Amino acid sequence: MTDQVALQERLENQAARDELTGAFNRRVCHEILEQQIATSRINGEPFAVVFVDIDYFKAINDQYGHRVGDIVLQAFVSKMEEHLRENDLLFRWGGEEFLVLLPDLDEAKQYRVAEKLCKTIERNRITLADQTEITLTVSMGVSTYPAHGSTRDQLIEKADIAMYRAKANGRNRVELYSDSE
Ligand SMILES: Nc1nc2c(ncn2[C@@H]2O[C@H](COP(=O)(O)OP(=O)(O)OP(=O)(O)O)[C@@H](O)[C@H]2O)c(=O)[nH]1
Repeated sequence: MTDQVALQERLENQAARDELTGAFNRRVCHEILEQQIATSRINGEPFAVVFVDIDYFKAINDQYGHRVGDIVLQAFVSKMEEHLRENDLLFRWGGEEFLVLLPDLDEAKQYRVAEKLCKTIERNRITLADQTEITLTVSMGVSTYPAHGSTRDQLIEKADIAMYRAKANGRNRVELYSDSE
C-alpha cells in the first residue's frame, strides 16, 4: 500500500467515525440504513433499528464533570461494541444518543438482543482512573423493517418514539414500537 493510499484510507475512516467515541457517525448511519433497506427490499431480510439513549447522562456530567462524561461515552461505546454480534453496527446519533442496526433477525429475536444489551450495559460498570465505578443504564426503542416503515426516516422516528416510551416507563428498559402510538 502506498503512503497516498494509506492516507486516503485513514481520511475516509476518519470521515466515517465520530471523533470522540470512534463509533460510526450519523452520515454513515444514513448511508448504511439506505443500503440495508435496498438489500432487504430484494431479499426480504428483516432488520431492526434500535434507538439508544443513556439515562440521566446530565447527572454524570454534573457530578463528575464534562471531561469524565466524555470518558464515560467512550467506555460506553467500547462496551457496546464488545457485546454486539459481528454484523450489528453502532452509530453515534448525537450527544448521548446512539443507533444500532440489527440485521437479519425476526422481531422476537431483535427484542431479545436489545434486552440483553440493555442488561449488559447495566451490569458492566465503568471504572474511572481513580477507581470510581459508574453504573450506566440506557433506554432503548426498537422499530423493525418492514413492519414499522419502509424508509430510513420512518424507521428512525419510530425507534425514537419507542425509546421515549422506555423513558416514560421508568428507563433502563426496551420498548418495541407499536402502531397504536
Ligand atoms: N460529556 C459530554 N456530555 C455530552 C455530550 N453530548 C451531550 N452531552 C450531555 O448529555 C446530557 C443530556 O442530557 P439530557 O438530554 O437532559 O438527558 P439525560 O440527563 O440523559 O436524561 P434522560 O435522557 O431523560 O434520561 C447533557 O447534559 C449534554 O450536555 C458529549 O459529547 N460529552
